Amino acid sequence: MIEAARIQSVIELVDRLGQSFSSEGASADVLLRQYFQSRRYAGSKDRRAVSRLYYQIIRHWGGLVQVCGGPDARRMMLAAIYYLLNDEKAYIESLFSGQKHGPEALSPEEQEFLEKITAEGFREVLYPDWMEKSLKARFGDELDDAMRVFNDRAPVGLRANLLKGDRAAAQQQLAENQIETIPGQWASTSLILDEQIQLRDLGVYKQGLIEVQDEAAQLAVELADIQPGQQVMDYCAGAGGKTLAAAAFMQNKGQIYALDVSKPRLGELKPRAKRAGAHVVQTLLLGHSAAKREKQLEQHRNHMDRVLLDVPCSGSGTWRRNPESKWRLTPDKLSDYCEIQKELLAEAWAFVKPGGRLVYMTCSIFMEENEQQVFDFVTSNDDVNLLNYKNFIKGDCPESLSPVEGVLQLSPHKHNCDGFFVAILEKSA
Ligand SMILES: C[S@@+](CC[C@H](N)C(=O)[O-])C[C@H]1O[C@@H](n2cnc3c(N)ncnc32)[C@H](O)[C@@H]1O
Repeated sequence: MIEAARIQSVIELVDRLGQSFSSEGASADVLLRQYFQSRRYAGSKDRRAVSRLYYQIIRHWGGLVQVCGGPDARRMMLAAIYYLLNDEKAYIESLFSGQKHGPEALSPEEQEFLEKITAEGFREVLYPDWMEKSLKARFGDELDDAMRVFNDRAPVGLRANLLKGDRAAAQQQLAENQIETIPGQWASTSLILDEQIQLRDLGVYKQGLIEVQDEAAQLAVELADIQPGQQVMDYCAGAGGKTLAAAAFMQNKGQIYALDVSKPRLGELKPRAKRAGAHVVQTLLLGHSAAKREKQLEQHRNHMDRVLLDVPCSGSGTWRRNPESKWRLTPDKLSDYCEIQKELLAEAWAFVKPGGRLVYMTCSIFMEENEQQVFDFVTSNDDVNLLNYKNFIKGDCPESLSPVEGVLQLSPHKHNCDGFFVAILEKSA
């Protein structure tokens, strides 16, 4: 594809994404995949170039929309080439010349817009205005620095599967495939890979020695201090990222129940568990009604040594990997998440046995979803004790960004992993 054709592709994608934002439609990566599925002629270099610019625009969505006076894909592209790629206006005009496969020629209004924009006219918008108060509460004076790091690309986190070998063995096998990794600083199973690489065809992946998982998620499971032989429940298991990390600590002894309301997600867990050699996983599709769940889970009440509760959340801690979710989140959606988190916390607590623990976690940086939920729960139940995460750290101890003693809040700008929250709650014996 010629350069102008790549630019036209990004314009089309940005246009679709803008529409998708207003219609609650498909995510940026789904749109990208669909786009190239119907354009098989595009080579891997074209796909990479288009994807890079598309994501660069998503990261700077707020500032571009502001300078363009709205989400107009062609104007946003003009502004992106000028402000983000630092190209000259004459070069931009040559791209928008109406040549075959490239963008149509500039209209008089677009020409005027391009002429008027100046280097000083662009204001970086790091987050939607309505988030200011919450983000300030979390990051204080470091807010802008933290948010700039959220605009960077995230490294790839890998988890060495202890059921198949240790971290050194995984690192060695990756090195034999010319893939260099470094051990993560916080989680004992973590390896960090600096760039996106296709791992699925590698023997080390197919044999189950590694899984893709951010270091923060690995640390959260490590803090649950799960032992072989225990009864464990992963209440919002999804495709089982945490379930499999937990099964590895269990050394295939005991039982882990992976629960979720999503059949497709739980369906993904089965082949993953097989590849990982995890034999202690039982999946259970939860019903939506309280009565159905009561019946399904009756025998597990007060039985679990550990309950992992990785609740649905804003995903604000993963903005490096999902930059669009920052612009899609609204105050109403955030408050819906808080509502369901509250319900799930109360519900899942019923399965913890006296002396057992529930580990509440989110990939969020908002106190509303994190400290506030835990605070409300601890103060309204008298059988809950908050344990300090520092008691369960095996390696280097990350300093928490939370003002609340004992809970862990991670953030990319301090810890080079996802923004993640962990609170360990023990049931009175
Ligand atoms: C943050 S994701 C879990 C990710 C998963 N633990 C992992 O490591 O891959 C939250 C999950 O909660 C599930 N969920 C949503 N509402 C639920 C409910 N009422 N009960 C149980 N699970 C629910 C969603 O289907 C989703 O898979």
